[in-house]
Amino acid sequence: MFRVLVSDPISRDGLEPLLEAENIEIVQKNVAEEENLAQYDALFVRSATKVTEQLMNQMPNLKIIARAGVGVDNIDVDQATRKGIIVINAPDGNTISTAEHTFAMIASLVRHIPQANMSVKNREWKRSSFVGSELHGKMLGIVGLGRIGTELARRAKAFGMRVAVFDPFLTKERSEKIGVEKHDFEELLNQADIITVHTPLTKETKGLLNKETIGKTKKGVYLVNCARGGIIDEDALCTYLENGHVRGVALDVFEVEPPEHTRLLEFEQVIATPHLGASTKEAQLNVAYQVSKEVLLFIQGKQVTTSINLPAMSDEAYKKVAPYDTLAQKIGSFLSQYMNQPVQSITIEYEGTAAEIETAYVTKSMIASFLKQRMDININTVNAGVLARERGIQFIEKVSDQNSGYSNSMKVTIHGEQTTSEIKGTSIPHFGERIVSVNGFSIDFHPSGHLLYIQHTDVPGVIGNVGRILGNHSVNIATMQVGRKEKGGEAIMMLSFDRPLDQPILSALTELDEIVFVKAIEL
Ligand SMILES: NC(=O)C1=CN([C@@H]2O[C@H](COP(=O)(O)OP(=O)(O)OC[C@H]3O[C@@H](n4cnc5c(N)ncnc54)[C@H](O)[C@@H]3O)[C@@H](O)[C@H]2O)C=CC1
Ligand SMILES: O=C(O)C(=O)COP(=O)(O)O
Repeated sequence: MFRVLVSDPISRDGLEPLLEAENIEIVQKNVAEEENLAQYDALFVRSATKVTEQLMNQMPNLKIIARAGVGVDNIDVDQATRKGIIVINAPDGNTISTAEHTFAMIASLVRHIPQANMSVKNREWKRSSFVGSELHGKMLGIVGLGRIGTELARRAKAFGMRVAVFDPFLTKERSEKIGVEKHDFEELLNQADIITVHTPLTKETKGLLNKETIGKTKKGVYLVNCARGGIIDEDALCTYLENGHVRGVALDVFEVEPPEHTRLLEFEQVIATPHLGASTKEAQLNVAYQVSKEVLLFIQGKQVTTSINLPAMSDEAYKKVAPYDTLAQKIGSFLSQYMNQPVQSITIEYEGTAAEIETAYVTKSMIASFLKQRMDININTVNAGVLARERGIQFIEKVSDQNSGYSNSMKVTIHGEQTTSEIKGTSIPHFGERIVSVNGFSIDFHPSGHLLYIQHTDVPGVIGNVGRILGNHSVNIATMQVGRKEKGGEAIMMLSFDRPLDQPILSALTELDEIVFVKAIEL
C-alpha cells in the first residue's frame, strides 16, 4: 500500500489519477493533526504547510513531496535532497490564474477599486476622492519574465502599456519575440510607472526591492507583489508609503502569512488579497492533476518529469538512458565492493552514443550504487551527489568524442587512498551490458549475479587449480573469462556461479601461490 498525506486543501477531482489507481491510500488531513506521520510515502502540500527538516524526520518513509503549485520556498529542498526525497511541483498549472490575478490587482490599484467599493458600501458617494490613472501608455516594469511574467506582459500590451523587463536570464531574441523592452535593473527602476515582481523567492531575490532600490524608482510609482512575500521588503515599503514616494501598493503575498503584525495593512494606499493568485477552480484542478500524474509515474517506477531535485527527464528520454543506467549501477557496485578503502575521487567518462544521453542522471546513479555498498541510509539519484560531496568524494564527468572501437562505452576510474581502479563497460542492444576492461585487462563478461574476480600470474595450471578447488567444494562454474596484458605477466579471471561463495572457498583460493588477489562480488 502506498500512502499519501494531503496536508493543504487540494482539489479532490485533481487527485483522480491516484484515486483510480490500486493500492494507494489518500488521507486528506493537515500534518499538524496527523499522529502517525511515519506511515506516509508521499506528502502533498500547497504554500501553507512548511515542510521542514523536523517534519521530514517524523516521516522516515517519505519518498516524494508534491507541491501542488509553483513556489517551493515552503519546502526545505536541500534537506529533502540529502534524505533522498524527490520534490516535484506543478510548474505551469496556475500560470494563467496568477497572471490574471496580478493584472486585476494592477487595474484595481490604479483605479482605487477596493477603496471605492468600501466607500460606496459605507453609503458614501465620493467621486472626486477616487480619480485614478489610465494604464494605456504607462510603462509596466516586470521583474522576472518567466511563465507568469510573460502572460502578464501579453495582457499589459493588450491594454496599450509599454512593457519593460528585467530578468538576468532573458535573451534579446526572447524579449523581441514577446515584444517587451529588455532593461537592466536600474533602468527599469528609473523608468517604470508600475513595477511588479515575478521571480521565485531566493537568496538573490529576497529584498530585491529594498530601501535603496525603491529609492531609485520614479516618484509616484505603484508596486505590486503577487509572487512571494519578502521580494519587496515590507519595512522599506512602509517608509516610502509614509513619505509619499510610492503612490500605491498591491500585495497578494506577505513575509509572514497571514500578515497579522505588518503595518502595511494600515495604509489606505495598500490593497491586499490573501495569497489568491492560484486560487481558481481551473488552476487548482490543473496543479492537483499535474502532481497526481507525476506521483503515479513515481509509484509505477517511471521517470518523474517535474522534479526540483532530479535532472528532468521524460519517459522517452529515460528509455534511451535506461541501458546505460543499468551499466553504470553495475560498475558502481562492482568497484565499491572491489575497492575496500576510502575514496577520494570518481571520474566517469562517456563515449559514443553513451555521450549523447542525459549523462548527469547516469553519473548520479553510478555514484548512488557505489555509495549504497558503504552507507546504511536511503541513497538514490536525488541525494547521491550531495552525500558524495559531504564525504569529500569529488566526482568528475567527462564526455569524450574519441572512438575506442565500441559504439558506446562508459569508463569509471576511482582514486582510492591506496590504489586506483578502473572499469570500462559497454551496452549492446538486445544483448545487455558487458564489462570490457578491468584495470587495463581486456575481458568480456556480463556484470550480474555471483561473481569472483581473481588476479593471478599468467602461468600454466592456474585455471586447473582454481577449477579443482571449486570442484572440491562442490561449486559449479557457470561462466569464466580470462584476460592478460602480456604473456607470463599478471592476468585476471572472472567467474560466475549459481550461488554465492563462502569464506573457506575464498581462503583456499588465496592460498594458491600463483594467485595475487581474490574478491567475491555480488551484482
Ligand atoms: N501568488 C500566487 O498564488 C502565486 C505565486 N507564484 C510565485 O511566482 C513565482 C514565479 O512563477 P513562474 O513565473 O511560474 O516562475 P518561472 O520560473 O517561470 O519564472 C521566474 C523568472 O524569474 C527570473 N529570475 C530569477 N531570479 C531573478 C532575479 N534575481 N532577478 C530577476 N529575475 C529573476 C527567472 O529567470 C525566471 O524567468 C513563483 O516562484 C512563485 O513564488 C506562483 C504561482 C502562484
Ligand atoms: O504556486 C505558487 O507558488 C503559489 O504561491 C500558490 O500558492 P497556493 O498553492 O495557492 O498556496
